[in-house]
Amino acid sequence: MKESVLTMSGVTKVFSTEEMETHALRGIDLTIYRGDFVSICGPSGCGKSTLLSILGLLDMPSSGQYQIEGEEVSQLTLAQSAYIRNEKVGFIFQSFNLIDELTVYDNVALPLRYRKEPMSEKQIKQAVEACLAKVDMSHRASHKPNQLSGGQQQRIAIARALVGKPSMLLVDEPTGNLDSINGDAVMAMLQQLNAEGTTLCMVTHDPRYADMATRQLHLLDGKIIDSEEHSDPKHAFEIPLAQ
Ligand SMILES: Nc1ncnc2c1ncn2[C@@H]1O[C@H](COP(=O)(O)OP(=O)(O)OP(=O)(O)O)[C@@H](O)[C@H]1O
Repeated sequence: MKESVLTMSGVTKVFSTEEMETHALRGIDLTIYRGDFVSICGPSGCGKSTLLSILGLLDMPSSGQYQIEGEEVSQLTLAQSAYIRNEKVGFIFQSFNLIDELTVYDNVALPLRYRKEPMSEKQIKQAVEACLAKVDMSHRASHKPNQLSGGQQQRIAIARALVGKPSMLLVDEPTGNLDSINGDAVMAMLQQLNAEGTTLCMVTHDPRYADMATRQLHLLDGKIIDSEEHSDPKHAFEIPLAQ
């Protein structure tokens, strides 16, 4: 039987200012199962980023239920949500969000240094080295992010997202700042991670990349209007990566 990683029911999000209320999400019902690769598409302003922020506990719903691995997370304090986010969610952003002052190694190690249960430097080293090897960037461990190409920086961001062994990866326009060759290489890597069992949820404007998911959600005006399963998703091109 499929095991759910997260379940949302009736999730809404209203942004209120003195002048107006914006109903960004209008009742989202969504279950993501372990091993899914879900893509979220839809026109500008339909609520994709808002949904991803709530999925990743960067923001809280206005109403509705949200459970991650059976635990209700729709009413947490900031400290509780930060703790669960660090343990269970890996993020990959369009703009990489690496820290320029830190080496590649320390960028990837960062989520582990914020663990509630402290890890030894030896455990951290093992985990960081395994993730850098996975994205083929071991030889760049002592570089700074600004010494790397965009495609290489996104691979470091993938290593950082993976290092804490999260329950899911949330991916926001991962190829938005990359040319098509590097974009295809990053998508090939994400598809490979999914083939190895990683659960992924990705926002994209690019229909070619949305087609690489096993389930495509279409959002319009804060609602899921369509959900398509793809038993045989399109495959990313296998491209030799920049070293
Ligand atoms: N902090 C905020 N305060 C007020 N309104 C907001 C806020 N964040 C988002 N919105 C509004 O909520 C709606 C959904 O925004 P959201 O950023 O989720 O859309 P999106 O689908 O990700 O758009 P895009 O593809 O352009 O990034 C929009 O109308 C937006 O203006």
